[in-house]
Amino acid sequence: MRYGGANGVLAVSGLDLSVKQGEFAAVVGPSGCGKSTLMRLVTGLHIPQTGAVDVAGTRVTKPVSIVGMAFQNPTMLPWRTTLDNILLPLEIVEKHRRRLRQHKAEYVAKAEKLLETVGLKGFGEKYPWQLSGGMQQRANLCRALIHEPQLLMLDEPFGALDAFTREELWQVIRDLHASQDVTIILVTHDLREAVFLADRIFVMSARPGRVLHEHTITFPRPRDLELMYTAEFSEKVHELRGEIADARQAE
Ligand SMILES: Nc1ncnc2c1ncn2[C@@H]1O[C@H](COP(=O)(O)OP(=O)(O)OP(=O)(O)O)[C@@H](O)[C@H]1O
Repeated sequence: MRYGGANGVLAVSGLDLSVKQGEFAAVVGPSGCGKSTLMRLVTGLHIPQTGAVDVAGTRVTKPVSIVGMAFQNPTMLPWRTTLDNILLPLEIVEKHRRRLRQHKAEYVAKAEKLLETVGLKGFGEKYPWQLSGGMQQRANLCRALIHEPQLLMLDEPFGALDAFTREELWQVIRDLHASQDVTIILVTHDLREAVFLADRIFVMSARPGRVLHEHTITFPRPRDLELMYTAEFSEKVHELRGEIADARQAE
């Protein structure tokens, strides 16, 4: 995938990976290696000049509607309540719009259930600016999940949060993954986050990005935060760190 025409930036090249249905995959790598580009390719926001992307057995040729997305900065509309922000994707996608009009109460109940799942029960009527950063990110996850996506793409969703809030949200994501039957691809710089959450971790090279290493993470689920203080966990994080340091050197 090259940006800006034939002489533009080659962001990723020879990038080959596949994620199984229901799996939790994490993608890590040096800064600027093309992790966000990978996300845009999978969601159909960019179409590669060469190669192909398949999601749920279908070739990606346009933005994919079975995908939910959450990014680092939750872009909530300040004039809408949290609940109305969560319902927003349903108003945008034509096929949901009609159903939303006819079955509004059903969708509101679903949004409220999701809010409860992420620990925000009763906050639906608050405006985003009345919520803390961590709470906004929780609501953002609800918005990404409201249309029951088969695939959830998370691009550095916790990067802007303090360490404690981040750990809380790791548990929220862990539980969502266990309960929602959704495939997740998480892009992150945080190696502990990747090892705590993922079933498989892909390590990318420096730009143009491709997959250098693949790790299967076998810690049993449900995983507890205490896992992060075990020698096995530290060893895995250390190993990943070494691989990324080598990839940066090779730049
Ligand atoms: N729209 C664009 N036009 C031109 N170049 C771009 C564009 N988007 C990204 N790039 C370039 O492509 C490369 C990969 O960018 P990308 O954002 O995918 O990397 P990343 O791994 O997500 O970065 P980071 O780790 O810093 O978040 C970078 O060199 C970047 O400058």
